[in-house]
This record gives sequence, C-alpha cells and structure tokens, in this order.
Amino acid sequence: MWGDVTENFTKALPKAELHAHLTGSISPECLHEVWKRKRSSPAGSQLEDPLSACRPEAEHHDILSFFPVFDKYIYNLCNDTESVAFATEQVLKEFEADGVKYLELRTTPRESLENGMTKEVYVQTVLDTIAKHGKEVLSTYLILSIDRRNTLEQAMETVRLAIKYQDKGVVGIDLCGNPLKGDVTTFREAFKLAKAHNLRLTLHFAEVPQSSTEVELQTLLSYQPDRLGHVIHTTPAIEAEISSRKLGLELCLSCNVHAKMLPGGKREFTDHHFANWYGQSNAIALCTDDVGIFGSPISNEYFLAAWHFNLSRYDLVELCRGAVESIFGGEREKQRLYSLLDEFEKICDNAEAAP
Ligand SMILES: CNc1ncnc2c1ncn2[C@@H]1O[C@H](COP(=O)(O)O)[C@@H](O)[C@H]1O
Repeated sequence: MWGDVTENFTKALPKAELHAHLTGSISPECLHEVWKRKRSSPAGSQLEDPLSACRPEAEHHDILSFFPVFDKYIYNLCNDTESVAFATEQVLKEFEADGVKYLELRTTPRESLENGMTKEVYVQTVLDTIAKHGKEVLSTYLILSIDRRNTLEQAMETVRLAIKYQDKGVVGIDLCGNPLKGDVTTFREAFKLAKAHNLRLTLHFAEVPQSSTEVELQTLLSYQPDRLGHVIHTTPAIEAEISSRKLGLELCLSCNVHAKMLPGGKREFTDHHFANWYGQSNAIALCTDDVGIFGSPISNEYFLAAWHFNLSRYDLVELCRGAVESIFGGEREKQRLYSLLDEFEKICDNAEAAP
C-alpha cells in the first residue's frame, strides 16, 4: 500500500541509533579537518591523511585490521578537548541529518595528560557538546564503555564517572574492545556497581568465535545485561536464554558483513543473523557501530534490511517501533519516539506527502 522502500524513505524514518561508538562515528572528512588544523604541529605532521588512513580504497577493514585504526591513528589525532568537541559536534550533526531522532552514543573515557585531558575532562567535553547541540530534533544520551583490555580498577573508574554524570545524560555502561583480548570475568564488580546505581548495561556479545565460548557467554549473561551487541556466534541454548529474557539486540549489518564477522566467513547480507531474530519477541535495533569506518549511515542500514530481507515500508516503521522498547533514556523518550512514528505513519498514508 505504501510503495517501495527508497533511500528518501529510510532517511525520513524517525530512527533510534543505540549502538554507535563515538570515535568510530567520526567521518574521514571530519578527521581530515582535524588533521588539517594540526598538520603544522610536530605531532600532527607524523600522521597520514585520514582520507586514506581510515577508509582504504581497496578493502573494508576486517576485525583484525580494525582496532589498530583507533589505537594507532584516531586516538593520536583527536587527543585534546578541542578536537574531541569538534568531532562530537560533527557526529551529532551527521546523525541528525540522517533522520536520527534519538541517539545513545557510547565512548571509552580516555586521557591525554600532555594536552590537559583527563578521563573526566573527556567525558565532560562530550557531555557539554551534547548539551550545546540541544535536544529539539535529536535527543542524545551517553553510554560509557569499558574496554576489554581494562583492569578492574580502570573499569571501576569508568563506572564511577558514569554514576557521577548520570544526571547529565549518562544512561549506561558498555563492554567493548578487541574481542581477542581480555578476560570478561575481570569486570564483575564493576557491572555490579553500575547496576546498583540504576545504570543500564549493554555488552558486546559473541563477536568472534574466540570470544564466544559457552563459559564467556554465560559469564556475560550472568551480569544481567539489558541489551547485547552483535550476537553473532551463538548456540541454540544461548539464543534460547536471550529469547526468554527478551534482551534487546543491537544488530549491525554492514559492520558484520564488511568486517567478515559472520560464521564460516560468509559474506552476503542475506547470511546475517538479523534473519533469525526478525519477527521474534526480542527488540531489534539496527545500528551503525562505526559509520566513520564502515561508511554506512543508519538510513542505509534500514535500506539494506529492506532490500536483502524483503521488508516493506510498513515493516520498517514497525522495526523502528520495536527498537524503542529497549532504549535506556526512559519513558518520556519512548513516548516521544512513538509519537514521531505515529505522525510519520500518518504522513505515509497520504501518498502525495509521503517521502
Ligand atoms: C566490531 N565492532 C566493535 N567491536 C568491539 N569494540 C568496538 C567496535 N567498534 C568500536 N569498538 C570500540 O570503540 C572504540 C572506539 O570508540 P570510542 O573511543 O570508545 O568512542 C574502539 O577503540 C573499540 O574499543
């Protein structure tokens, strides 16, 4: 009844983005601007132009080449409050221009002491930039990430920062980072503290076979997460547990396909496990993960889902409604998003006004 899914339609769709790493969401063009400003300094002159360093022409990054882009490159470029604020503002503008109405941005607190940036100053800078951007069109909250390489003390520091800045828009804690590193049992106390302070929990889950042992996945589930990211290398027993708990799922089509994360080296979008979860009772949020690296904005993720899994305009609106169930931002934000989706649906009913 509503016609074909077009890119205009998926852009206009009022979307919630729930799994976007701040540093991974910075576009190469924005990094290029930061690089141009810094080129004259001795440190800046050592760095390659981000237009070639971050999005290699020939191939997408895979899960092995991916993490060093942050450690060896972007963190050395965006290493002071000025560049963090500038990049954050650009990221917010780009999500807003892509029709995102609700954003949970996540980031790992980091320091650059030679530039006067402590982890707390980093978090304050991101939060101030979010506050300055305003909430009229795009409502943004922050999730603080614990890196799998962290010690318990570092993880506790992140949780303490999250607690301290809860009233400024920090809504949760994430566990992320190279899935080949670290031991997830390290963080039990940190997650317990977060939960005790009503912070919500989202965990990167079953990203690669090595991080998907029964023991690791059961350990992660024992932390009582509210949502899980990626959820690729699971077993029927784990899936049954995820279903019975109705955990929200953050699924990242382009990231998983381009970074070659699907089981057995499968490379087609139609092989993505979105197909298995779609239509079940878990809330699914399509997410970009790192739009700056994988180059696929969230409107394109919805377009790809429609294209590869044969979803109609109506199905996409329903998918967006489903994602709202699992947001961390509270009841008022949920109602705001449901109203936006209702209004959008009415516009779609009027064939001449429809996007
Ligand atoms: C396959 N996708 C992924 N899996 C696991 N961790 C990921 C990720 N994509 C990004 N990160 C994590 O987010 C950091 C960058 O953003 P922030 O500096 O925190 O804003 C990366 O260093 C990595 O730890």
